[in-house]
Amino acid sequence: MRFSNFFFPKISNLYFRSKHKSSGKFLEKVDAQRKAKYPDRSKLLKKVTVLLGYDGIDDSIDNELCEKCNGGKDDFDVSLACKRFPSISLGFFPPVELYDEATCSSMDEGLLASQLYQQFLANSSDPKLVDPDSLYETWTSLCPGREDGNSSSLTEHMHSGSPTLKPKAGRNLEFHLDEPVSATTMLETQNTAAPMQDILDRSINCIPGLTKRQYSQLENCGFHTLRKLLHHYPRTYANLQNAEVSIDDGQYLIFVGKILSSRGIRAGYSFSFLEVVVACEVMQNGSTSECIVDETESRKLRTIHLHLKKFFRGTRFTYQPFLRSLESKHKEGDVVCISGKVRTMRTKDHYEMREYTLDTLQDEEDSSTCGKETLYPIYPSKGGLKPNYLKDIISRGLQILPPNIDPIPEVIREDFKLICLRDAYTGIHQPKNLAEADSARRRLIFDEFFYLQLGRLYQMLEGLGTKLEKDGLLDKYRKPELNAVLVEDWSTLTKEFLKALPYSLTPSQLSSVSQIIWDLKRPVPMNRLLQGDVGCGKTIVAFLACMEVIGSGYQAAFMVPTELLAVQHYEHLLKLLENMENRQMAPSVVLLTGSTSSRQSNIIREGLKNGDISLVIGTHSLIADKVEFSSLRIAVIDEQHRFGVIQRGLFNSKLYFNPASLKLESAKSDDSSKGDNIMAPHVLAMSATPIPRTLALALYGDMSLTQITDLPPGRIPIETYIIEGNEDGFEIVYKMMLDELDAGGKVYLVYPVIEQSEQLPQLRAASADLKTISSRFAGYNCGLLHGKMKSDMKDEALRRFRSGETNILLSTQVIEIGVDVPDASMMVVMNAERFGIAQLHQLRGRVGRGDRKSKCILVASTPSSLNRLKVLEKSSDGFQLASMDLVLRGPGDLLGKKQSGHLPEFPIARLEIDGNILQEAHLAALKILGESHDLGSFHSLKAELSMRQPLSPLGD
Ligand SMILES: Nc1ncnc2c1ncn2[C@@H]1O[C@H](COP(=O)(O)OP(=O)(O)OP(=O)(O)O)[C@@H](O)[C@H]1O
Repeated sequence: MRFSNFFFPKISNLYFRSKHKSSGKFLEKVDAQRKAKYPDRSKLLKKVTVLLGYDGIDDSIDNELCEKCNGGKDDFDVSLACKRFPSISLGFFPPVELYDEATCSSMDEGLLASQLYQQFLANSSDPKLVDPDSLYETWTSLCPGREDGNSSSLTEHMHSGSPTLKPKAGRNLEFHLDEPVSATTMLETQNTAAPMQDILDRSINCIPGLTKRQYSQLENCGFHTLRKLLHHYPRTYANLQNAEVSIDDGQYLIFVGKILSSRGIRAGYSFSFLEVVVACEVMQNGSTSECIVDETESRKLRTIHLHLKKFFRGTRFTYQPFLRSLESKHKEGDVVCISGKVRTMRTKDHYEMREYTLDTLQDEEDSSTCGKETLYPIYPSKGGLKPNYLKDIISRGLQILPPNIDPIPEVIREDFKLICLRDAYTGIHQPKNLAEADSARRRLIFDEFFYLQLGRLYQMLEGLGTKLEKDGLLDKYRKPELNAVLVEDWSTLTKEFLKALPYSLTPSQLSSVSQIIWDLKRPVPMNRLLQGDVGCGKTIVAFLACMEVIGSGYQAAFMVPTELLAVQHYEHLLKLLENMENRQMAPSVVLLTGSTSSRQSNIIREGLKNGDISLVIGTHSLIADKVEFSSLRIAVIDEQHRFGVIQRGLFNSKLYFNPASLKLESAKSDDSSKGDNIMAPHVLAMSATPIPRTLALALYGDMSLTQITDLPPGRIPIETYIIEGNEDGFEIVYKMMLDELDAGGKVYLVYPVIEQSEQLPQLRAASADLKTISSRFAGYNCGLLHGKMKSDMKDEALRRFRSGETNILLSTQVIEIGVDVPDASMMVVMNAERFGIAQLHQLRGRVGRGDRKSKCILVASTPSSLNRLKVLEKSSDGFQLASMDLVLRGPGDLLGKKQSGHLPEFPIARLEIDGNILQEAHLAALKILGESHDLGSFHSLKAELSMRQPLSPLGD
């Protein structure tokens, strides 16, 4: 209550007129403690009302209102009182709050509200007494913080002169407008204000009839615009037909029924559960809808009881208030739609559901609309907003959509058989049947992919100079068959290096190098992704690309995610260079990592700056500000998903800047470099996790893709075994290990964790197992390798394993990427079910890299996980396994946390099944940009593109 507006003049009057001691004391008290606690304040309020001669609070309000409405005036000069009590002020100063909702008990609040509401109804019958301002003021001040939409709608409505107000039963006072503001009128005004398409990006406030409170609730939950609201898609659709089938154990079904009871039960010291019983009417087993005739219908239906159970462990969940609050969420008599997994119970027609989603339907009518022919959209709740509430607001939003909001030209829609955008929104939110929902979904998925592709291609075209180049790029995407440079035309250095290799390239490797060299000779920076199955020999392809640019007088940088890998590549390359016939030609190669001493780093940086060094292999250190290149021409990024786009892009800042200082100027053998001395370096990214083409397109839509499809000759397929990790199982595993070691092999033992943890005692840990394994295999040396070790320790562990000083290497997933020990011949993965299929394939690729027959044993901790792992027994094709993983676990799990972080968000599309739509969207984007490189002829598309902001590169 606004003390300043209501009581203050009264009390001051009393105090100053009669020098009343109590009122003086009261004023002093309020003056001193502006924020008294609620009990004190309620006492004060009571005292004041009595002091003022009223019977109670309601009496005082009543009289006050009457006085106001009758034009009663108090001629007392309040400025006098204000001087005496400075903190009690009138006018625009903050009010002295007598009630504070946070501490005010809900009972009292409800009581006050209903009292006030009664007052209002009584007073509003007399037109003279209707003073909206004072009523609104009094209501909101009695319930501070409740200046909600309902009250506002009340005021607005009263101001608008419409008298029809409908109170809704309930604890809080709610007013509902009988007739919302006409949607058409709203639309008309909006239409004149802005182009139709803009409506999607208008504030949510444009939805007619939205109260202030609803508006702020929606805003708080992120629904700032109509677009945001319409993109809140249904999670699923309930279809009553589902409940008509016979109910079997383990089926996922949807029911509509009435809540009979809801009980929160404490079942033990730290165990409780919630049981909601719902009665549903379903068909008798075996009945079909055709056999229902009106009269017999009731006989054909039977009532079943669903027992929905949720379990809670922990003492804090056993407290009565918690259990009561759980119970109260489900009210007896509520009509609900439940979907989930059914389990039969012993009692006939009783079923238990432990995994379920429950949505309260607005009323009984709703349950009939989710009947046979209609789909009932079920929304996920968001930020505390209930699904049904969202459903209602969304359907209001749909009403104001004009037909012409589609930025995609009609010709493209026809070509790709797409429905228009407005129909898509209606179809997804209010489908008449599944086919309609399906074509709506297809259109919306198309949009998600289309703008992503359009954005990326648009950005790439912007980076190019002439129209010819732009057309060339688009052509390249349209006809992905690639141009290649024959070996004869490779630089002399590359050819010399090729000769020094101890093996010949596989056909796939050869064509990859030729394609890459073709790109390197063009004046446009290459952006290529090289992928292939584990151990297919990508590294050598990248080395050859580096040799090509070095042979043309430039520098190359090779960035890898770990020091372990950097050292391995560095040593590997040095060995290959040593084999070169003409050693004079060998370029200068250095290693730069975090462990490089600062003295050495300075020398290396100097060498890179003045062009003395031609190739640097290293980790993130390569992109440090201090590292400058004289003529960087290619950046190879191994395991590129481990780097962010920004890190990849940082190479672009290391532009080729000083051609005059080129040490190998004379070595220039082609003219590709002329006039392009400010060109960004070519980027060759490598990915060891083979990913399906769709996913690659979504992840790296702006990259050309090269795939190595064959393996080096002579590889003997790895034998894979899936074994259950019980006592017998481990005996078998240890026996196989011993046989392998006795035969001169080397064994990797891979663990999911480094240290044993109390939370997950079933997981075997690398450190903890070192002792056990060492004593079990007493005649052999064991080593340990994990991510927490210092880098020199890691290098040492790997070196010892490579050289044969250790025979068994206990390790974590650190070896998953890139580690190449060709004579390692056995891998045992503990708790294998903890790893993804693609990850296990990647791990398995650490063995079988030489000419020795290798084995991989996957030890599963539970029998249930054996089946999932069986696919690895059957297939050794990384691409096939990745596709399977994509379908089974989705892109997030397939790619791992870091890489999937680069995946753009697709609210409705699922890459695992919507790959063909992605291809179509890609083609559509090419078609549009082919017509107009800068989207100049497609203003609406350009506007839409900027609204969707797909220009953030690769989604991160
Ligand atoms: N054409 C070839 N013939 C024979 N051996 C080859 C050939 N190409 C590469 N290799 C050898 O195969 C092994 C694996 O090569 P590399 O490390 O380049 O594979 P990768 O594709 O990078 O695999 P991963 O992704 O698993 O690291 C290396 O020991 C390499 O020397």
